[in-house]
Amino acid sequence: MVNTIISVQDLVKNYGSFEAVKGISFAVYEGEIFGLLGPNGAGKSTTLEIIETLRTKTSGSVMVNGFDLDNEPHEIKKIIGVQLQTSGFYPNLNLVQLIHLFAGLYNREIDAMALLDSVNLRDKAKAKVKELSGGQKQRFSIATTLINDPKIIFLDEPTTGLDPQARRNLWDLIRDIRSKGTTVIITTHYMDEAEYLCDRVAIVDSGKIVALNSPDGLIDELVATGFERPKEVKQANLEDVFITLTGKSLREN
Ligand SMILES: Nc1ncnc2c1ncn2[C@@H]1O[C@H](COP(=O)(O)OP(=O)(O)OP(=O)(O)O)[C@@H](O)[C@H]1O
Repeated sequence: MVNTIISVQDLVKNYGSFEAVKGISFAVYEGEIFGLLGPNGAGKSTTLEIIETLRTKTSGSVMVNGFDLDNEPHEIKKIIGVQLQTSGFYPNLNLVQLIHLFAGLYNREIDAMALLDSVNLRDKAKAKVKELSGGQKQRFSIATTLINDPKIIFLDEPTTGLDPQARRNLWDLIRDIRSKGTTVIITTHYMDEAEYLCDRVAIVDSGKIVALNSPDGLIDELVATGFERPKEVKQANLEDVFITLTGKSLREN
């Protein structure tokens, strides 16, 4: 039995006369990794930020865990974790101090070292965010989404700019978070990321959902139309070469 944890109906967002989101509807199931996939400017971040209560909508309805966005945004805030851009972290605090700061805002007790352990950053506990590598920064910002023990976390392009090892490591981390029962919504414009991570994806283009299914289901739908991919002549690609030569382990530590 699938439970719907987020339901979006006819969501519209206009910026002045520009329609960024043009009446989209979708449901996210409890415990899944749901992807919003689309090119730059498709409206992914706008949609996410509306659900996160951080941006106003023009019209439509949004329900999160049974709470109506219009009436109970504070209840929604309590059960979600939102990934902040790492540039937004207070610069003079180290990682442990930042975690305690956030925990205080949420009125929560937290074992900061255990949280850092869960994202493989224990040895950076005393470091400041600016001293971290790109992958470490992303892992830290994902850790901060978990501080209030949320039912749902939102990740906006979490692997942009990372090397292949760091991306795969982050994918494992995201799957690990989901395996503990947390629902994950992710935006990405990387197809391999969506294919590897997402149970279902909505493909968004110019403010509309043009397809919604599991990655496999979407591929089957395309093949059923008679689409045929030009035959791959090689048994590996350049990323396989790179990963085989440089290994799968993280380099940044
Ligand atoms: N505050 C704003 N004022 C006016 N237009 C905006 C504003 N925020 C976003 N837009 C426009 O709305 C459209 C959708 O933007 P959005 O950031 O949601 O896209 P996106 O799919 O997340 O793209 P990206 O992959 O580049 O992050 C874009 O054309 C963008 O220029």
